[in-house]
Amino acid sequence: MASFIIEGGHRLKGEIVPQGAKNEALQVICATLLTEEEVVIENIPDILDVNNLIALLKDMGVEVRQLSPDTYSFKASSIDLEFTKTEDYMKKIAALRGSIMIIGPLLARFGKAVVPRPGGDKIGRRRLDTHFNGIMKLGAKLGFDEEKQLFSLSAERLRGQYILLDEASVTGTANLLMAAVFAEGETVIYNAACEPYVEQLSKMLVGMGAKIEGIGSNRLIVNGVTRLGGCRHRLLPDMIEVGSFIGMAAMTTSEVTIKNVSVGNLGIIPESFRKLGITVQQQGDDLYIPPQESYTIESFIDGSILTLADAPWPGLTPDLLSVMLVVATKAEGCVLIHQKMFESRLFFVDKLIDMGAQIILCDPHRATVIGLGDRFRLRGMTMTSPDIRAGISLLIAAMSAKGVSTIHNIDQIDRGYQNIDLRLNRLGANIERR
Ligand SMILES: CC(=O)N[C@H]1[C@@H](OP(=O)(O)OP(=O)(O)OC[C@H]2O[C@@H](n3ccc(=O)[nH]c3=O)[C@H](O)[C@@H]2O)O[C@H](CO)[C@@H](O)[C@@H]1O
Ligand SMILES: C=C(OP(=O)(O)O)C(=O)O
Repeated sequence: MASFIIEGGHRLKGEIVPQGAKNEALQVICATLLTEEEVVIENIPDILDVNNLIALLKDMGVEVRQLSPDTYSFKASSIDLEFTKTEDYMKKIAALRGSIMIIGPLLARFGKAVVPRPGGDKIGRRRLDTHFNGIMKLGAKLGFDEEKQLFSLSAERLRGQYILLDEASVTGTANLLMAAVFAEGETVIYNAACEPYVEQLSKMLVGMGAKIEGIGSNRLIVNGVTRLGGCRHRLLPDMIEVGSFIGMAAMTTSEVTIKNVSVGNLGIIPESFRKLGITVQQQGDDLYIPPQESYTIESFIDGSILTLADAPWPGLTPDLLSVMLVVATKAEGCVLIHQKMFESRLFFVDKLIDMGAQIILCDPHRATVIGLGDRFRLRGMTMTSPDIRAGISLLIAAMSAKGVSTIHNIDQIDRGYQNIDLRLNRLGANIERR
């Protein structure tokens, strides 16, 4: 498996354009299965997770054409459901989490779907109850083959229902929404996830002919239709990549402009970095991060130590807490990072501690970071990337460190960040892929 060799201490300077959003891409690519007509999607990132999903759809019989480097046409006029019984299908589903979102469309259009446990980050338990409970409420039968660890769903017809989700699951909401578009009558999905990813999916489905109200809220109302047509859709910039670049700029004392970020869709992300003391200036739809020799973590109004915690959208996304944690190691002051959703996402702090950072892992969900300001610089090290966001965070740490670092298992970074070495080297980083 490939590695990055990083020479730390180089400042970055210039402009960077964020890729299209990974998590939106995974949803809307699955949604192309809902119609036999052509769907064109623009701004698709060239990353492992997305390429694996596209390859899976091709194997299922979807005609896929790459119209330009980031624009693809999908035509799911004939689907080979036999393929979903093969070992190859099982292996490909297991490569990424987003693949779970093919069950909603398959069930809606063909009345059946099988899926093994999906892959994705190993960041703790990631149950699928929200998906299956919702889909069963619409009238599907669920089977589970213990030996093969295979879920199967079937339904003669789906019927609209009131569904109150037990948690605002992102992929769960997307799956239910796609299952509900053909369900007879009205489906209400309450406590729906309302990340921009889901909003974008809803808009695309409406563009295809679906009837959805409450878009962008946590109460989605779907009125079933009998067919969907083609459409053209453009992905938003990847807000997690935008956040990663903010953190990277601050940590490496760099001057970076992040272009065309779609500020209105970043929610609380810029403000959360500002709480760490980082200057984030909005210039039109760009974010300008000036070079900052030092930055100081704010306290709460009553003087107590700041906590950054994830919460369902519009709260702070859990996918940026690892980056924020790394960035805090170089700040002046103290912060408690509380990763509520995932229970194994903070273990990578061991590597930062070895690099010299002052962090106390209080329990699997909470870490206290004591920022050392410019009194200490992390030292380069050899490490392995456990998951996508820990991976980018370790890359940021290595870029700011004294000396050379090696990060193994960079597939984890390539899952979600397009040509990250080349794009950062263009700004002045020194990252070699080996
Ligand atoms: C492909 C994709 O889109 N992946 C994203 C999606 O994963 P995914 O859709 O798999 O994550 P879910 O939203 O289902 O949540 C994952 C886990 O978080 C916990 N949970 C979830 C919601 C909640 O309000 N409280 C709570 O505790 C649950 O234990 C759940 O199992 O959403 C996650 C949460 O934003 C992100 O980290 C992932 O990047
Ligand atoms: C957890 C993530 O991805 P996935 O859900 O695909 O594992 C992520 O993007 O941070």
